[in-house]
Amino acid sequence: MSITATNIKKTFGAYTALEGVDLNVPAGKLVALLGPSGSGKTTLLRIIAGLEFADEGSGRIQFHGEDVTDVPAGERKVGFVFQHYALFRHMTVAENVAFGLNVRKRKDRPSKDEIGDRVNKLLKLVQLDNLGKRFPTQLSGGQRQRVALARALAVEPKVLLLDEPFGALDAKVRKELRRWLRHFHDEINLTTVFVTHDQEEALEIADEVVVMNNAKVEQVGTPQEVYDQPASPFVYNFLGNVNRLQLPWRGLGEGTAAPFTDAKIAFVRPHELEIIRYRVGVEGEVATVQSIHAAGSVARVTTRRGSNEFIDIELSRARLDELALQPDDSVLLRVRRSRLFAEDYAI
Ligand SMILES: Nc1ncnc2c1ncn2[C@@H]1O[C@H](COP(=O)(O)OP(=O)(O)OP(=O)(O)O)[C@@H](O)[C@H]1O
Repeated sequence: MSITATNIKKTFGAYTALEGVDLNVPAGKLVALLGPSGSGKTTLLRIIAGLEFADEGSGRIQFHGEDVTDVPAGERKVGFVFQHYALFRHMTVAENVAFGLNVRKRKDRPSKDEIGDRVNKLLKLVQLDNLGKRFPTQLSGGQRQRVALARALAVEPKVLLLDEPFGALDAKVRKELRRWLRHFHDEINLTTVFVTHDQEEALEIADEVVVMNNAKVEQVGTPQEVYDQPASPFVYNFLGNVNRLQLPWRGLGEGTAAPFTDAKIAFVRPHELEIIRYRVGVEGEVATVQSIHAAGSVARVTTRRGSNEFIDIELSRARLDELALQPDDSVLLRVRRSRLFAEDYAI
């Protein structure tokens, strides 16, 4: 089921949390809402869920073309998982998963056996079969989040909304669980939106990334698109390391049309620069090696151009060994790919 949000505005008193946001989540996709703290991700997710409402008369929410803007949360058929697993401590894992079914009105409630069957299937799906009789305190953080996911799925939602589902877990478990989520999503193919402020998480598992900043959507694209073709300096900075090159730089900025005619800056990722040893008559911008970081499979060389412009270059260890660079060596830098932005563009 697809999700469409159109022109969503949300103010809390004088504060604007969402400024006319549009969002389109194709059916069956896994979409990340990515942005810094306070950018409006959770508010947007809650509005999609029906736990919060957009400002009077502003936007609409549609599920598969059907307007659900005024439909209460309980009737939208969404599954919701929060950062802090809100499992019921006094209930077993199986009882937690069954909860949404057990509280249904008698006429809508499946039989005890049917509920038992469904719980078993779900526990299997989240790879927690055999743990149904345990209590939440007897589980690890990652296992608890998987119970929360099974519980959200028990009521057969049409969309799944996850708010920083792995936010409270340590880095290693987080990594494992996000891979698991991707795999899990491919199995069940339920339209899923998840909120994260972790770039790596969004880039690694989402089909599409919605980058948010200051109550607005900055860019929507596949992980590769938002990483390789950032639409703004904000996206460049937020999604990885970037050099801001002062112009003039040979080959950059020539023939650029307004509004970039006067103050402009080229944004270049460290791996989009090439570094070679200085040779007379060879094209490139002259710089001096400042420091070399060779730990890991990717090496980073920091260079200085002019008196105070520092430029980072990433290259393979093999290439670094080949160049045999030393601090204070003269080098030439060449740009493989860059984008120009006005210097005063607010980040
Ligand atoms: N109920 C509320 N009352 C007042 N302000 C609120 C309320 N809910 C959210 N806000 C404000 O709206 C802004 C956006 O909040 P939101 O939780 O959507 O951001 P976020 O991008 O999810 O951030 P985080 O990653 O920190 O959760 C924040 O500045 C927040 O303080």
